[in-house]
Amino acid sequence: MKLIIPSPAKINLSLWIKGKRKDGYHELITVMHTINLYDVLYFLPSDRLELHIEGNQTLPLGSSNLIIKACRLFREKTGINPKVKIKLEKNIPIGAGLGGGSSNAANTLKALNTLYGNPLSKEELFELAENLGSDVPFFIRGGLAIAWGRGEKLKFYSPANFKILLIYPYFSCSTAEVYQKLLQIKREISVEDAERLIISPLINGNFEELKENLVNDLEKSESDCVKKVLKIKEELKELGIEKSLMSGSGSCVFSIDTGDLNTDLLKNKHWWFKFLSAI
Ligand SMILES: C[C@](O)(CO)[C@H](O)COP(=O)(O)OP(=O)(O)OC[C@H]1O[C@@H](n2ccc(N)nc2=O)[C@H](O)[C@@H]1O
Ligand SMILES: Nc1ncnc2c1ncn2[C@@H]1O[C@H](COP(=O)(O)OP(=O)(O)OP(=O)(O)O)[C@@H](O)[C@H]1O
Repeated sequence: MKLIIPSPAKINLSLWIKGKRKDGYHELITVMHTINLYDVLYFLPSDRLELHIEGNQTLPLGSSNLIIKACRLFREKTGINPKVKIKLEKNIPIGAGLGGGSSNAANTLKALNTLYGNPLSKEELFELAENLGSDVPFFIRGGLAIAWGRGEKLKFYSPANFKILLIYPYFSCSTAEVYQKLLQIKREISVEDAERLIISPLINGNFEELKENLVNDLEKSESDCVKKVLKIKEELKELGIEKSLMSGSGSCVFSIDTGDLNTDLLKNKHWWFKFLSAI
Protein backbone atom coordinates (compact mmCIF):
# COMPACT_ATOMS: atom_id res chain seq x y z
CA MET A 1 0.00 0.00 0.00
CA LYS A 2 1.33 3.46 -0.90
CA LEU A 3 0.68 6.52 1.30
CA ILE A 4 1.35 10.16 0.39
CA ILE A 5 1.22 12.43 3.45
CA PRO A 6 1.51 16.26 3.51
CA SER A 7 3.63 17.42 6.47
CA PRO A 8 2.81 21.11 7.16
CA ALA A 9 4.92 23.74 8.84
CA LYS A 10 3.73 25.91 11.75
CA ILE A 11 4.26 29.41 13.01
CA ASN A 12 4.22 30.53 16.64
CA LEU A 13 1.75 33.40 16.82
CA SER A 14 3.15 34.18 20.26
CA LEU A 15 5.49 32.61 22.80
CA TRP A 16 5.89 33.62 26.44
CA ILE A 17 8.59 32.22 28.75
CA LYS A 18 7.43 31.57 32.34
CA GLY A 19 10.75 30.37 33.74
CA LYS A 20 13.34 27.59 33.73
CA ARG A 21 12.32 24.06 34.80
CA LYS A 22 14.40 21.59 36.82
CA ASP A 23 14.75 19.37 33.73
CA GLY A 24 16.55 22.18 31.89
CA TYR A 25 13.60 22.99 29.63
CA HIS A 26 11.78 26.31 29.79
CA GLU A 27 8.20 26.56 31.03
CA LEU A 28 6.31 28.34 28.28
CA ILE A 29 2.98 29.19 26.75
CA THR A 30 2.79 29.44 22.97
CA VAL A 31 0.09 29.72 20.30
CA MET A 32 0.74 27.70 17.13
CA HIS A 33 -1.01 27.45 13.78
CA THR A 34 -0.18 25.17 10.86
CA ILE A 35 0.33 26.88 7.49
CA ASN A 36 0.18 25.73 3.86
CA LEU A 37 3.93 25.24 3.47
CA TYR A 38 4.51 21.49 3.27
CA ASP A 39 7.04 18.72 3.17
CA VAL A 40 5.66 15.59 1.50
CA LEU A 41 6.19 12.09 2.93
CA TYR A 42 5.83 9.05 0.62
CA PHE A 43 5.49 5.59 2.23
CA LEU A 44 6.13 2.74 -0.24
CA PRO A 45 6.31 -1.03 0.27
CA SER A 46 9.80 -2.41 0.98
CA ASP A 47 11.51 -5.42 2.57
CA ARG A 48 13.26 -3.08 5.03
CA LEU A 49 13.17 0.46 6.51
CA GLU A 50 14.83 2.98 4.21
CA LEU A 51 14.78 6.79 4.02
CA HIS A 52 15.47 8.90 0.94
CA ILE A 53 15.44 12.70 0.97
CA GLU A 54 14.87 15.05 -1.94
CA GLY A 55 15.33 18.80 -1.74
CA ASN A 56 17.93 18.82 1.00
CA GLN A 57 21.37 17.28 1.14
CA THR A 58 22.29 18.27 4.69
CA LEU A 59 19.78 16.23 6.66
CA PRO A 60 20.99 13.04 8.35
CA LEU A 61 19.56 9.77 6.95
CA GLY A 62 20.32 7.68 10.02
CA SER A 63 19.07 7.51 13.59
CA SER A 64 19.42 11.26 14.17
CA ASN A 65 16.71 11.93 11.60
CA LEU A 66 13.41 12.53 13.39
CA ILE A 67 11.64 10.28 10.84
CA ILE A 68 13.87 7.34 11.77
CA LYS A 69 13.44 8.18 15.45
CA ALA A 70 9.66 8.02 14.97
CA CYS A 71 9.95 4.63 13.22
CA ARG A 72 12.04 3.21 16.05
CA LEU A 73 9.68 4.53 18.70
CA PHE A 74 6.74 2.98 16.83
CA ARG A 75 8.56 -0.38 16.79
CA GLU A 76 9.39 -0.17 20.52
CA LYS A 77 5.78 0.59 21.42
CA THR A 78 3.97 -1.82 19.06
CA GLY A 79 6.54 -4.56 18.40
CA ILE A 80 5.93 -3.95 14.67
CA ASN A 81 9.13 -3.48 12.66
CA PRO A 82 8.20 -0.99 9.89
CA LYS A 83 9.33 -2.26 6.47
CA VAL A 84 8.76 0.83 4.37
CA LYS A 85 10.65 2.96 1.93
CA ILE A 86 10.10 6.54 3.09
CA LYS A 87 10.75 9.34 0.63
CA LEU A 88 10.87 12.85 2.10
CA GLU A 89 10.35 15.78 -0.27
CA LYS A 90 11.83 18.60 1.83
CA ASN A 91 10.43 22.06 1.22
CA ILE A 92 10.32 23.50 4.76
CA PRO A 93 13.54 25.33 5.61
CA ILE A 94 15.45 23.64 8.43
CA GLY A 95 16.16 25.37 11.72
CA ALA A 96 13.75 28.10 10.68
CA GLY A 97 11.26 28.05 13.56
CA LEU A 98 8.71 26.27 11.36
CA GLY A 99 8.80 22.87 13.05
CA GLY A 100 9.63 20.95 9.88
CA GLY A 101 11.38 18.10 11.63
CA SER A 102 8.72 17.93 14.33
CA SER A 103 6.00 17.81 11.66
CA ASN A 104 7.83 15.00 9.82
CA ALA A 105 8.09 13.00 13.05
CA ALA A 106 4.40 13.38 13.96
CA ASN A 107 3.18 12.56 10.44
CA THR A 108 5.47 9.52 10.28
CA LEU A 109 3.91 8.17 13.50
CA LYS A 110 0.41 8.72 12.07
CA ALA A 111 1.29 7.13 8.72
CA LEU A 112 2.81 4.01 10.31
CA ASN A 113 -0.24 3.67 12.54
CA THR A 114 -2.46 3.78 9.46
CA LEU A 115 -0.27 1.36 7.48
CA TYR A 116 -0.25 -1.24 10.28
CA GLY A 117 -3.93 -1.25 11.22
CA ASN A 118 -4.06 1.46 13.91
CA PRO A 119 -2.47 -0.41 16.83
CA LEU A 120 -2.09 2.94 18.67
CA SER A 121 -4.95 5.10 19.99
CA LYS A 122 -4.92 8.90 19.46
CA GLU A 123 -3.82 9.31 23.10
CA GLU A 124 -0.95 6.85 22.59
CA LEU A 125 0.13 8.75 19.47
CA PHE A 126 0.27 11.99 21.50
CA GLU A 127 2.25 10.24 24.25
CA LEU A 128 4.77 8.80 21.78
CA ALA A 129 5.09 12.20 20.07
CA GLU A 130 6.13 13.81 23.36
CA ASN A 131 9.28 11.67 23.36
CA LEU A 132 10.35 13.08 19.99
CA GLY A 133 10.33 16.81 20.80
CA SER A 134 8.34 19.64 22.34
CA ASP A 135 6.54 20.57 19.11
CA VAL A 136 5.78 17.03 17.92
CA PRO A 137 2.51 16.45 19.88
CA PHE A 138 0.98 19.59 18.29
CA PHE A 139 1.49 18.13 14.80
CA ILE A 140 -0.47 14.98 15.62
CA ARG A 141 -3.56 17.12 15.05
CA GLY A 142 -2.29 20.51 13.75
CA GLY A 143 -4.53 23.52 13.13
CA LEU A 144 -4.70 26.06 15.98
CA ALA A 145 -3.61 25.32 19.55
CA ILE A 146 -2.20 26.77 22.72
CA ALA A 147 0.74 24.68 24.04
CA TRP A 148 2.21 24.98 27.50
CA GLY A 149 4.56 23.19 29.91
CA ARG A 150 7.50 22.23 27.71
CA GLY A 151 5.10 22.49 24.79
CA GLU A 152 3.49 19.11 25.21
CA LYS A 153 0.27 20.20 26.97
CA LEU A 154 -2.23 21.25 24.33
CA LYS A 155 -5.63 22.93 23.93
CA PHE A 156 -6.94 22.92 20.34
CA TYR A 157 -9.39 25.37 18.73
CA SER A 158 -11.12 25.48 15.35
CA PRO A 159 -8.50 26.53 12.78
CA ALA A 160 -8.60 30.25 11.95
CA ASN A 161 -8.59 31.88 8.52
CA PHE A 162 -5.80 34.41 7.93
CA LYS A 163 -2.98 35.25 5.54
CA ILE A 164 0.70 35.32 6.42
CA LEU A 165 3.74 36.85 4.78
CA LEU A 166 6.64 34.51 5.61
CA ILE A 167 10.27 35.61 5.25
CA TYR A 168 13.14 33.08 5.31
CA PRO A 169 16.56 34.79 5.54
CA TYR A 170 18.63 31.85 4.21
CA PHE A 171 20.23 31.04 7.56
CA SER A 172 19.08 28.72 10.36
CA CYS A 173 18.96 29.04 14.16
CA SER A 174 19.81 26.36 16.72
CA THR A 175 16.79 25.98 19.00
CA ALA A 176 19.02 24.79 21.86
CA GLU A 177 21.38 27.77 21.52
CA VAL A 178 18.54 30.30 21.38
CA TYR A 179 17.15 28.91 24.63
CA GLN A 180 20.61 28.56 26.21
CA LYS A 181 21.34 32.26 25.56
CA LEU A 182 18.00 33.47 26.84
CA LEU A 183 18.03 35.94 29.70
CA GLN A 184 16.09 35.03 32.84
CA ILE A 185 12.44 35.71 31.95
CA LYS A 186 9.55 35.03 34.28
CA ARG A 187 6.25 35.99 32.65
CA GLU A 188 3.10 35.84 34.74
CA ILE A 189 0.74 34.64 32.03
CA SER A 190 -1.97 31.98 31.80
CA VAL A 191 -3.69 29.99 29.06
CA GLU A 192 -6.72 32.26 29.62
CA ASP A 193 -4.52 35.31 28.98
CA ALA A 194 -3.29 33.74 25.72
CA GLU A 195 -6.92 33.11 24.72
CA ARG A 196 -7.86 36.74 25.39
CA LEU A 197 -4.75 38.23 23.73
CA ILE A 198 -4.38 35.98 20.68
CA ILE A 199 -7.11 33.41 20.11
CA SER A 200 -10.15 35.70 20.35
CA PRO A 201 -8.87 38.56 18.11
CA LEU A 202 -7.65 35.90 15.67
CA ILE A 203 -10.97 34.05 15.52
CA ASN A 204 -12.88 37.37 15.30
CA GLY A 205 -10.60 38.72 12.54
CA ASN A 206 -9.49 41.72 14.65
CA PHE A 207 -6.02 41.69 13.05
CA GLU A 208 -4.97 45.17 14.21
CA GLU A 209 -5.63 44.17 17.84
CA LEU A 210 -3.92 40.82 17.24
CA LYS A 211 -0.79 42.48 15.79
CA GLU A 212 -0.51 44.70 18.89
CA ASN A 213 -0.54 41.61 21.11
CA LEU A 214 2.03 39.47 19.24
CA VAL A 215 5.03 38.60 21.42
CA ASN A 216 7.93 36.15 21.15
CA ASP A 217 10.15 36.14 24.26
CA LEU A 218 12.79 34.17 22.34
CA GLU A 219 13.54 37.43 20.50
CA LYS A 220 15.27 38.46 23.75
CA SER A 221 17.87 35.68 23.38
CA GLU A 222 21.49 36.84 23.26
CA SER A 223 22.24 34.36 20.45
CA ASP A 224 23.88 35.89 17.36
CA CYS A 225 21.26 34.22 15.23
CA VAL A 226 18.43 36.08 16.94
CA LYS A 227 20.35 39.37 16.60
CA LYS A 228 20.46 38.74 12.83
CA VAL A 229 16.73 38.02 12.86
CA LEU A 230 16.03 41.31 14.67
CA LYS A 231 17.92 43.12 11.89
CA ILE A 232 15.56 41.51 9.37
CA LYS A 233 12.62 42.85 11.39
CA GLU A 234 14.15 46.36 11.20
CA GLU A 235 14.55 46.05 7.43
CA LEU A 236 10.89 45.05 7.15
CA LYS A 237 9.89 48.09 9.20
CA GLU A 238 11.76 50.30 6.71
CA LEU A 239 9.71 48.65 3.96
CA GLY A 240 6.54 49.57 5.82
CA ILE A 241 5.89 46.27 7.58
CA GLU A 242 5.59 47.63 11.11
CA LYS A 243 4.58 44.45 12.92
CA SER A 244 6.48 41.23 12.26
CA LEU A 245 7.51 38.42 14.61
CA MET A 246 10.16 35.72 14.73
CA SER A 247 8.55 32.26 14.60
CA GLY A 248 9.60 29.85 17.35
CA SER A 249 13.36 29.91 17.86
CA GLY A 250 13.90 31.45 14.41
CA SER A 251 15.10 32.18 11.81
CA CYS A 252 11.83 32.87 9.92
CA VAL A 253 9.91 36.11 10.45
CA PHE A 254 6.25 36.48 9.61
CA SER A 255 3.65 39.20 9.37
CA ILE A 256 -0.12 38.82 9.50
CA ASP A 257 -2.58 40.04 6.91
CA THR A 258 -0.32 42.28 4.79
CA GLY A 259 -2.55 41.90 1.73
CA ASP A 260 -2.05 45.36 0.23
CA LEU A 261 1.75 45.27 0.34
CA ASN A 262 3.74 46.17 -2.80
CA THR A 263 5.68 42.91 -3.25
CA ASP A 264 8.33 44.61 -5.43
CA LEU A 265 9.72 46.03 -2.17
CA LEU A 266 10.46 42.48 -1.00
CA LYS A 267 12.26 41.28 -4.14
CA ASN A 268 16.02 40.94 -4.68
CA LYS A 269 16.79 40.91 -0.96
CA HIS A 270 18.73 38.40 1.14
CA TRP A 271 15.61 36.35 1.90
CA TRP A 272 12.85 34.46 0.19
CA PHE A 273 9.24 35.45 0.88
CA LYS A 274 5.96 33.65 0.46
CA PHE A 275 2.35 34.69 0.91
CA LEU A 276 0.71 31.77 2.70
CA SER A 277 -2.49 30.85 4.53
CA ALA A 278 -3.32 29.32 7.87
CA ILE A 279 -4.73 25.79 7.46
C1 LIG B 1 10.84 26.93 19.87
C2 LIG B 1 9.68 25.99 19.74
O1 LIG B 1 9.68 25.39 18.47
C3 LIG B 1 8.37 26.71 19.98
O2 LIG B 1 7.33 25.98 19.43
C4 LIG B 1 9.83 24.86 20.75
O3 LIG B 1 9.90 25.35 22.05
C5 LIG B 1 11.09 24.04 20.46
O4 LIG B 1 10.65 22.74 20.35
P1 LIG B 1 11.62 21.65 19.69
O5 LIG B 1 12.23 22.17 18.43
O6 LIG B 1 10.86 20.38 19.60
O7 LIG B 1 12.77 21.58 20.75
P2 LIG B 1 13.28 20.25 21.39
O8 LIG B 1 13.91 19.41 20.33
O9 LIG B 1 12.21 19.68 22.26
O10 LIG B 1 14.42 20.89 22.33
C6 LIG B 1 15.58 21.43 21.76
C7 LIG B 1 16.25 22.20 22.89
O11 LIG B 1 15.53 23.44 23.08
C8 LIG B 1 15.48 23.75 24.48
N1 LIG B 1 14.07 23.87 24.89
C9 LIG B 1 13.07 23.38 24.09
C10 LIG B 1 11.75 23.55 24.50
C11 LIG B 1 11.49 24.20 25.73
N2 LIG B 1 10.23 24.37 26.18
N3 LIG B 1 12.51 24.67 26.50
C12 LIG B 1 13.80 24.53 26.09
O12 LIG B 1 14.72 24.96 26.79
C13 LIG B 1 16.20 22.62 25.21
O13 LIG B 1 17.54 23.02 25.39
C14 LIG B 1 16.16 21.48 24.21
O14 LIG B 1 17.23 20.59 24.37
N1 LIG C 1 13.22 15.16 9.04
C1 LIG C 1 13.81 16.28 9.51
N2 LIG C 1 13.46 17.49 9.02
C2 LIG C 1 14.03 18.64 9.53
N3 LIG C 1 14.94 18.66 10.51
C3 LIG C 1 15.31 17.46 11.01
C4 LIG C 1 14.77 16.23 10.54
N4 LIG C 1 15.33 15.24 11.26
C5 LIG C 1 16.19 15.81 12.12
N5 LIG C 1 16.20 17.15 11.97
C6 LIG C 1 17.01 18.09 12.77
O1 LIG C 1 16.12 18.89 13.58
C7 LIG C 1 16.62 20.22 13.70
C8 LIG C 1 15.64 21.27 13.23
O2 LIG C 1 14.38 20.72 13.09
P1 LIG C 1 13.21 21.64 12.62
O3 LIG C 1 13.33 21.92 11.17
O4 LIG C 1 11.96 21.05 13.16
O5 LIG C 1 13.54 22.94 13.47
P2 LIG C 1 12.86 24.30 13.36
O6 LIG C 1 12.37 24.52 11.98
O7 LIG C 1 13.80 25.26 13.94
O8 LIG C 1 11.59 24.14 14.24
P3 LIG C 1 11.36 24.66 15.67
O9 LIG C 1 12.57 25.45 16.09
O10 LIG C 1 10.13 25.44 15.58
O11 LIG C 1 11.23 23.38 16.45
C9 LIG C 1 17.82 20.33 12.81
O12 LIG C 1 18.97 20.26 13.63
C10 LIG C 1 17.74 19.10 11.90
O13 LIG C 1 19.03 18.65 11.59
